[in-house]
Amino acid sequence: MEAVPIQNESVKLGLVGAGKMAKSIARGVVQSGVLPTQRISTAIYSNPNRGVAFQSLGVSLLPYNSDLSLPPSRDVITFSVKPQLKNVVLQLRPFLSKNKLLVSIAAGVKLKDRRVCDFEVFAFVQKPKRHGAIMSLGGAATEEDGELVAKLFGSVGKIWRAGEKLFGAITGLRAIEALADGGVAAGLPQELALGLASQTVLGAASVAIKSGKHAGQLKDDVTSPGGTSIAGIHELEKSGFRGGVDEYCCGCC
Ligand SMILES: NC(=O)C1=CN([C@@H]2O[C@H](COP(=O)(O)OP(=O)(O)OC[C@H]3O[C@@H](n4cnc5c(N)ncnc54)[C@H](OP(=O)(O)O)[C@@H]3O)[C@@H](O)[C@H]2O)C=CC1
Repeated sequence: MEAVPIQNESVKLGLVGAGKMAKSIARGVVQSGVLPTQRISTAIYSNPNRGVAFQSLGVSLLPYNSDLSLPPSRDVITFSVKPQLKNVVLQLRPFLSKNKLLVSIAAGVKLKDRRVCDFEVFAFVQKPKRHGAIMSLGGAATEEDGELVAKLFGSVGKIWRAGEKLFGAITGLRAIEALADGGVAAGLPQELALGLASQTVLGAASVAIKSGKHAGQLKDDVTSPGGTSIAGIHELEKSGFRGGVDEYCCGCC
């Protein structure tokens, strides 16, 4: 999505949890010009060193997380805390007025916990710069809310709307790591193994996207009878790769 500055001055971004994810979101929003730095703020929880990166971006550092929710503006409050998302949200609830739009990026939080937190919007940001993000709207969120969050997160990486059930599937994308580990086990240096694994997955994905063919068809296109590709696939099937990946993705949902 092309970064479009949000002109409405009442829209502000508050980041609860000033860690790595918050930094990445703040940097994306600032660098794309979607929001000026005066309209982005965060608060330090316990480690004052966390503030340095935000200060260098020009993002406001407030004394307490509850301060993020005070001004009567249309704030988007993003929770990027670790751990105990639910407790943090419940603690802040008394300070959050109705016009706050709550966004969660917490990984591995069960659906029932998200519901207890009563998020208007769920956003799931998986390594946004590299893989993009998917987001899902909670029950109380409007289409307008969704567009606002898409504008903000779209400045960090490509963003898609998807059912919440699919969030776990993104977490399941560990194929590159597994491929790289296999390369290292076969004797490749770590860096080379990771580079080759990344390019292999990138290449396969771009062929799948560009061709529009079903993955099974693409596999048939590259396997010749008695060849090494089908021998490799045979080994994967013997080890239960397909079922394992399937189980892993479902387990994350
Ligand atoms: N959706 C995705 O794609 C991804 C999501 N995540 C999720 O994002 C969240 C943050 O991850 P990440 O940025 O890597 O983690 P970090 O450890 O870098 O940052 C966590 C932040 O939370 C703060 N914090 C801890 N406890 C509390 C609390 N009780 N109240 C307020 N703030 C608190 C920490 O403050 P301090 O250090 O001062 O104690 C720190 O600033 C996690 O929930 C993680 O699962 C992470 C990666 C990808």
